[in-house]
Amino acid sequence: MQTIVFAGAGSMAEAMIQGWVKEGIVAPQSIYVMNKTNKKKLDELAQQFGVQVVVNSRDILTRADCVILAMKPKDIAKAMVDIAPLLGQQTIVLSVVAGVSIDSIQSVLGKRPVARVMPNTSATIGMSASGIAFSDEMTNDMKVTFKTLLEAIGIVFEVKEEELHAITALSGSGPAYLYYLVEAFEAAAVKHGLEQSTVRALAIQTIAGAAEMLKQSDAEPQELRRRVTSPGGTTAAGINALENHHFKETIAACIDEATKRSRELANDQC
Ligand SMILES: NC(=O)C1=CN([C@@H]2O[C@H](COP(=O)(O)OP(=O)(O)OC[C@H]3O[C@@H](n4cnc5c(N)ncnc54)[C@H](O)[C@@H]3O)[C@@H](O)[C@H]2O)C=CC1
Ligand SMILES: O=C(O)[C@@H]1CCC=N1
Repeated sequence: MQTIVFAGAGSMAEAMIQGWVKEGIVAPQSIYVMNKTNKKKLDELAQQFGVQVVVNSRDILTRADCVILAMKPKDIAKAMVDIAPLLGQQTIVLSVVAGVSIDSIQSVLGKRPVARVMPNTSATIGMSASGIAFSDEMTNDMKVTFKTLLEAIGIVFEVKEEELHAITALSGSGPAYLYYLVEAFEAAAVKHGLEQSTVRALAIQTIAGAAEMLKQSDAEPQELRRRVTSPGGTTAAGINALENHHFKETIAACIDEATKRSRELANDQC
């Protein structure tokens, strides 16, 4: 693709740009960025990655191969009305906006090919876990192109559009839950006299090591947990405390509420 325009260039756009440019998947000269506010961010992206700041949106949007909608859900309705008359006939739309359906995008931008992606910010280091759903207008070749773009920044699963709500709750928002877990580990462990920097390093390596074990081993999570848990030992005591504090119910509530919020965002746009 020769011309890719990010309409909305914040955290998620930055993560994708960084992944693509670092991996050499998209030439920075092919990437254009525009924002409603935060012009400073555009200059930073241009300086850091060599991407182009949009000066004349009419000119760029008309010849864009792909426009990536990457603004907050509250901003998408106005943004689409503004860009609709400027898009070229050939322009494909990719949206990373949580909860906004292909139907509502096509109702404003026309019945053109649309891909909805739910990546996460680990795209920055090529470790995104993404879901993608396509509109009926998308050809197989275009699907392959988009999957290749997404694979350059992590793993990607093609799913039904409806499934993106739960994917948003799980892996779109997921990095935040794990950062929150590290915050909680730190707050708890420093109380036992450890240096915060030591706790941070141990927590990160513990999470990374467990994630790698899950990837490399054939064993189920339950079996890996069993191997850590000596009868009457410390892990059993810790797990017992998690059970007493309704850990599984807490996680279920987290995923339920985030999924529900994704559906609400979809309904807000109708
Ligand atoms: N941050 C994350 O972890 C993830 C975010 N997303 C989705 O990505 C989208 C963007 O999120 P962030 O990057 O975190 O937001 P952000 O607030 O960092 O960036 C959004 C940018 O969009 C710009 N914008 C607003 N209205 C615009 C318009 N009419 N035209 C052009 N630009 C406009 C704003 O100026 C802002 O710089 C959201 O819809 C979110 O649901 C999806 C997956 C993960
Ligand atoms: O919080 C949000 O709405 C977005 C979607 C997934 C991650 N951040």
